[in-house]
Amino acid sequence: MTTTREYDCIVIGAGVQGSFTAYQLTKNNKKTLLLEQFALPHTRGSSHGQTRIIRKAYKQDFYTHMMEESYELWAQLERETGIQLYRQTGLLLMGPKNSQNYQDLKNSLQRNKVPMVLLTRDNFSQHIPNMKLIEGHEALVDITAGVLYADRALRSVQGQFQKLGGVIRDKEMVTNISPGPVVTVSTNAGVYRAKSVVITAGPWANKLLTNTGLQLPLQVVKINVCYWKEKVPGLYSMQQRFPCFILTEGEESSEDIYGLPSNEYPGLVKICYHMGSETDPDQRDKQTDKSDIDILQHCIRHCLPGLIPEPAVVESCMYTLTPDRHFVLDCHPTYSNIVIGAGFSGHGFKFGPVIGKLLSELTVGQVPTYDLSPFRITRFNTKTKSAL
Ligand SMILES: Cc1cc2nc3c(=O)[nH]c(=O)nc-3n(C[C@H](O)[C@H](O)[C@H](O)COP(=O)(O)OP(=O)(O)OC[C@H]3O[C@@H](n4cnc5c(N)ncnc54)[C@H](O)[C@@H]3O)c2cc1C
Ligand SMILES: O=C(O)[C@@H]1CCCC=N1
Repeated sequence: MTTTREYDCIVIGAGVQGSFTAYQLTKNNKKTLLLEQFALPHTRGSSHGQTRIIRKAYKQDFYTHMMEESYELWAQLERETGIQLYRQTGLLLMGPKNSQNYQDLKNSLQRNKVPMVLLTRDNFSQHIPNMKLIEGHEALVDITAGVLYADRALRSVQGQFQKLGGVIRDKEMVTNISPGPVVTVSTNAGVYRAKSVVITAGPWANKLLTNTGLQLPLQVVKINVCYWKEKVPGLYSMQQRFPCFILTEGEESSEDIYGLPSNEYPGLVKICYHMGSETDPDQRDKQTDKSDIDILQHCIRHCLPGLIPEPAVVESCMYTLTPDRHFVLDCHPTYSNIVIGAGFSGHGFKFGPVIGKLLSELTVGQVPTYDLSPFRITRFNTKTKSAL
């Protein structure tokens, strides 16, 4: 049997963004190949694990607006597959009363009419038992927020892509991209050609972009994914109506702490620091910095008295950060048939369906549904050199 080598589109990287992009392209009747370096499913990138937070609570209106559609597209995928991907839990948002960051979030929710409840110090424990509000902090709940079942979502979208005729080739690492009117993509197993290529390589984006003469200002950091033991099993579970939460300590989101109700490991609650230390994605396990754990322990001792302040399980994941923490959704500055989705900065999963739609629109030359100026490459001071 001979392998087809000619495609309309090739998507490189089968994380959440590449998988949704490939799915959208096949929906647009494009003959699409999705290439992945590892055997699927894998835990070496940014999209693995069982859960992610979904929320509309953003300071910037453009994210809140994109999330309106993203919720609809998640529900559409649930209907297509008959698989539950989202569970509403609400998102508890806490921050210093006098911080601009917290007030901007609150104002954005009000301005965008996102259903929410403002909590007072007096009724806080009635709404959120087993949690303490820090002195000087305020709290609110974004009601529509909740948990996405991440690994299920990835399986579902990849399955739908294949059902529509899309081809996934895993264990194939892309080793070279030759730009041109027809792009040639070489892997460790073969050579493919396509009219357009989408690069959604997560932490490996810059390694691949080297082939195209472009480097983006991306910083890859390793996140320690910490799980904390409940003193009474189930105390912080969805069944007990414990919500997802974000605790903003200052003006920068890199000081945030976030958590989700116990789910994947019964009796353990996932609580992480929204920053980590720099790493090479191929050397992730050599990055052993655990200074974030001291910060998390301090928070757990003060705010979550029903948890043992010692991590019971620590797993790894990576963020690919841009300087402004906004995504990169754009065509390559020199080769317009190479589309880039990168720099999801630790908050991209919830947007997966809408990112897939936008990258597919850029690929087929349609006018994107949203104003993509916050996501353009020209906002950085990047230099390109010809890859030819
Ligand atoms: C601990 C943690 C918690 C998070 N929490 C949330 C949350 O609550 N809510 C939220 O919305 N977001 C969250 N995020 C962020 C979200 O998960 C990421 O933004 C998203 O998964 C990024 O997806 P991606 O497809 O860009 O990257 P990846 O998932 O890394 O996918 C890139 C893929 O490309 C492949 N690849 C790379 N190079 C090559 C090559 N040369 N050849 C072939 N394949 C290649 C990789 O193997 C990988 O599979 C979290 C992230 C982490 C790490
Ligand atoms: O994107 C999200 O909602 C989560 C929580 C805050 C930090 C990063 N990811």
